[in-house]
Amino acid sequence: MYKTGSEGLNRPSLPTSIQAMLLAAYSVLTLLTLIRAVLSAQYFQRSVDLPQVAYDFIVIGGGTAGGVVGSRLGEIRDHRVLVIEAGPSNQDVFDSQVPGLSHNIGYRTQFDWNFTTTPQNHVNNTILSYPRAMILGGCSSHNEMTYTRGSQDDYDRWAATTGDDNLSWKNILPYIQKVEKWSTPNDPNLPEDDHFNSSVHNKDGMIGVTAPYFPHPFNDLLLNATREMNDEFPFLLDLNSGKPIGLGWGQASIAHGLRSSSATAYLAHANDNVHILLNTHVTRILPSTNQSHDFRTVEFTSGPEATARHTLTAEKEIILSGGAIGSPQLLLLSGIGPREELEELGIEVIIDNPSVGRNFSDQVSVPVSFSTTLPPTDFDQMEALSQWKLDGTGRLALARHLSPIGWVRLAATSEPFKDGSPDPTGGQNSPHLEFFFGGISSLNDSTGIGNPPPATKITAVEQAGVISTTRTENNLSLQIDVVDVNPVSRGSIKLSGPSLFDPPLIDPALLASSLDTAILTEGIRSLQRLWSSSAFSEHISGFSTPAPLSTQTEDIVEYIKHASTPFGHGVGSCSMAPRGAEWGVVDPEFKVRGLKGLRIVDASVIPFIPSGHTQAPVYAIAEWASNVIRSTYEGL
Ligand SMILES: Cc1cc2nc3c(=O)[nH]c(=O)nc-3n(C[C@H](O)[C@H](O)[C@H](O)COP(=O)(O)OP(=O)(O)OC[C@H]3O[C@@H](n4cnc5c(N)ncnc54)[C@H](O)[C@@H]3O)c2cc1C
Repeated sequence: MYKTGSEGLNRPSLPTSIQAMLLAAYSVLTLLTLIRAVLSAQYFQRSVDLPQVAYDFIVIGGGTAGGVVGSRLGEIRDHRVLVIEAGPSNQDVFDSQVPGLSHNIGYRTQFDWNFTTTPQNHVNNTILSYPRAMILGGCSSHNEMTYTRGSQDDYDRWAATTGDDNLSWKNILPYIQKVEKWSTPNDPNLPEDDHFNSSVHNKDGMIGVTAPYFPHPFNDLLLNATREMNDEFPFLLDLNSGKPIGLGWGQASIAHGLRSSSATAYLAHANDNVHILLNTHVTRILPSTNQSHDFRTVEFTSGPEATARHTLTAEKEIILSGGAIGSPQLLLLSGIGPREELEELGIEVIIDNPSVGRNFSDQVSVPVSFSTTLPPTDFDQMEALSQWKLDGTGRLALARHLSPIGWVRLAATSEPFKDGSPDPTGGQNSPHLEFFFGGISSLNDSTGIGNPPPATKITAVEQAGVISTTRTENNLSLQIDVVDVNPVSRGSIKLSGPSLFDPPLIDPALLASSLDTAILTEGIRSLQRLWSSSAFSEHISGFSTPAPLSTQTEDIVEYIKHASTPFGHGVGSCSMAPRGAEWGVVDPEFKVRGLKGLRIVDASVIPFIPSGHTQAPVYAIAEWASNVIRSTYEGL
């Protein structure tokens, strides 16, 4: 951990009285810190260590949403709250603290569930990895920290679909704000002026958010291009204003050079009536009495090898926060889901609900690279680590190599909509596409330039070029993910067997709708137009990946069909529906349809994927849901 104190500074000595005052203040502070530690949430490695068996609320999954709900419910001192997390604590995982090291834990590690998709029919039958965190804080402890609220249309569409105006942009905004604690970047040489609009941010919330950046000529060229091609690429001062269209600066869940997550910002500050049980897998949710639909009992175990199963019953409620994969998986294992599917696996059907695990959607990302003469963004990791340890600045204090992000809304007259296809977004304030600028490097991604990936098994991480295998000197390329942020395709989460340890069948149904392919094709064309601006034309030329791709539409489509990957923003698999609806999994109070005692709060309840990255919307709805749950019990 870097030090922030003034050790080693050669200062003149202070008068004794002042020294005594400082010493007294220091002692009081130390005492307060100690009291705070004693009164904070308590962490347990094994269930046998729990000091009690009676809990009012049991939260399944100490992830992004679960961390918020657990700590907010614990603000009522009388509430005894237990958060059960399959993974270990984030506290000893160094790579989860250093923003620039997130790739070390995000993919195929002990902190990942190591899921894969089913063969993707429209992506050459490819099986892709589908990372999901298994660590306290969930994906907020291992993700890439990009912080985007989505567009106001996303929330308004959600409110209209569920018939609950509480979810509209205007009503959810206070909860979005409640999450956020705007923080100034550590490095005084990188002022954030003109990088965000302070009037749309809050300084008093929980999750640290900044607009950290790395000075690079690409930034200025991009700003020049926004002036030159303002119609297609307007400058976007703040991507969190509710209308994310244009090119501007990224924002990240980073404060003072450290990752800010639901584990660091919420759970670590929760009251001592919040108990956190780590390394524990919930295997099923059970009725608390025979033949009842009152689901307040959890069955759990210490891991795949353990045979023993234990149970605990919540006196008030269970809140399922297992994420877009884990939550439908647990419902299905508990007999809540499509009858035929459950019966095939020999699972007793308790509630026949065909919506469980359906409506799953994820954004589709296509990695593309362009030859460039701009300087590389590569850096010396060891030097950067020393810098970070010294004062929390430098390249490892940043989540990304290039700081801007682009969002493009296609015109209604553009190619994808010429056949009359309806607009898949929530409205005029929403983009169809994101340009996620990666970096500039001479490291080839492992797809190999001009070398198509094998059609059978390839991981998203390899496809996206995160793992680099070969170095081609003098062949610098600018790497970008072109992302279809409002996909039409809908997939599913199903079980492959009756146990939690049978890997779930994750099918994002990438490109099942041809409109998604058409939007991505237009996205690549749009990027080509950006590079043809006079700002960029000298610096960026044709594709380096895919190569030797011509600019023919059919070649681009072919490339999309073999390079697409899920963007890691899955939602909708336990979708919210209006009260009393015949479809959907939860109602607007997050209660599971047909049951008592069980709510779901996480990405799985979001019916339409937000136009951006998903952590900020998940935090916001977890804040709102905590309010809904608390108001049920406050005053009783
Ligand atoms: C690699 C990666 C990078 C990403 N980058 C970004 C980004 O830069 N910006 C952004 O906004 N979004 C990003 N996302 C997406 C975003 O982080 C997630 O959408 C969001 O955090 C999901 O929150 P959640 O609460 O729904 O689920 P999670 O945060 O995944 O929490 C679910 C928790 O439940 C636990 N759990 C599940 N099942 C069980 C069980 N049976 N028993 C016990 N515990 C269980 C899990 O271990 C996990 O901790 C990224 C996602 C990934 C995978």
